[in-house]
Amino acid sequence: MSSRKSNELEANPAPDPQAPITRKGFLMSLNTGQPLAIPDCNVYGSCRPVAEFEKLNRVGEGSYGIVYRARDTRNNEIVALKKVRMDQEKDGLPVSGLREIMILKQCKHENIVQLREVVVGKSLDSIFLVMDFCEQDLASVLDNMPQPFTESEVKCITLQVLRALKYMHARYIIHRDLKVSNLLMTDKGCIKVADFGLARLYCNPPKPMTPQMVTLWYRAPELLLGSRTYTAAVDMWAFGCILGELLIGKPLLPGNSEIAQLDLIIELLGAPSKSIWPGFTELPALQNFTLSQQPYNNLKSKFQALRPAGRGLLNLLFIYNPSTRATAEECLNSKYFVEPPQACDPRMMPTFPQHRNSLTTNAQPQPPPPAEIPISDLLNVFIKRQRLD
Ligand SMILES: Nc1ncnc2c1ncn2[C@@H]1O[C@H](COP(=O)(O)OP(=O)(O)OP(=O)(O)O)[C@@H](O)[C@H]1O
Repeated sequence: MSSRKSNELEANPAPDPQAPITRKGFLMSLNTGQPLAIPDCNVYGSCRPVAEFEKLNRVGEGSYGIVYRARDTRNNEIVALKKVRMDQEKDGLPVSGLREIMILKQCKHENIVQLREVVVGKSLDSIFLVMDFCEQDLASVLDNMPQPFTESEVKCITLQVLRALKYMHARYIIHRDLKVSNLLMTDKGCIKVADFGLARLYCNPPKPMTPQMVTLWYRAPELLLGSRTYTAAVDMWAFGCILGELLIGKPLLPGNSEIAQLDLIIELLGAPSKSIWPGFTELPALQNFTLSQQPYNNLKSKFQALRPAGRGLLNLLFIYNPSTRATAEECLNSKYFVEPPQACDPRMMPTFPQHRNSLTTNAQPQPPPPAEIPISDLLNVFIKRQRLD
């Protein structure tokens, strides 16, 4: 049971439908920098209050928000409710929350978690993302499995992730935080890429972006070496780490510092050089590290049971030079997915929902119809105040 303090959903008083609601004190005027008074609810459109959702249980907590399993009292549907963390913010939504909302609004794909709507807490100082609920994430599935996935299960998962990546990359969206805990799975074995808090749009040719992205174990060498002009290839490296992790049932490159991460990469793949990675010697952070000169590619001994097509795919994903690393589309056409064993039917995927969904119901009185504020108005004000990188 969570404390009342953390329980925004329970703490929200039901709004009085008769009262003209003027919500003040959070949005800031772009002209004056003063808090912006929000006009009466009927002037604005469609953001529902979070009080309309009944919290069932907490399913996850990450660096940027707490995620609840909740019931939408309007239609009884079970949804995921992600509370955007506001701790450090003095004047508006945190950039991660904004990015997640803006990018998820653009994505409609079976293998990307769907943002249904954004709802607000009682004084607009808390924002919640309402998403389709997925019964589990791959990190907890992996933690609870007695043995690694079979190869046909791995293919089933990775094909779905690749379809999501192909869709995102075609729209110039880089996820920048792909890892097993950000891959959700429904009870029908459908994989959904989640957590777009670090995602952003990129352009061609790439413009500078911050290199301190992506959880260390999944971080591409160009990021570890400080490149600021990276591309969707960083997601493909992370995807390679995920493929390896699914095959061996444990993290492939679990470094505990940037140099340890680079060492593990070199131990597995051999040292990079100017000849295989043009521009490598100019990477900004290279001078901070003394890289091992281990010359051998050890993928074959690490993945002994894997046939050549599988190893070939991993090798393409672990190409040091980001501009020649495999794209999602190229991976989808890989022989690996054609040769047996074929990908299994998603409905045959193993599931362990009991690990996350201990049902603690907190039935709340049904709230009256919501005060409505459209997401576009919230965003317009916030967006202009935020530096997006
Ligand atoms: N739509 C969803 N359905 C079910 N569970 C979810 C959903 N979205 C997120 N979760 C759970 O909540 C956890 C944290 O969510 P998320 O990764 O979006 O938060 P975060 O704060 O951005 O995390 P991180 O620290 O990884 O950046 C996930 O690992 C997952 O277990």
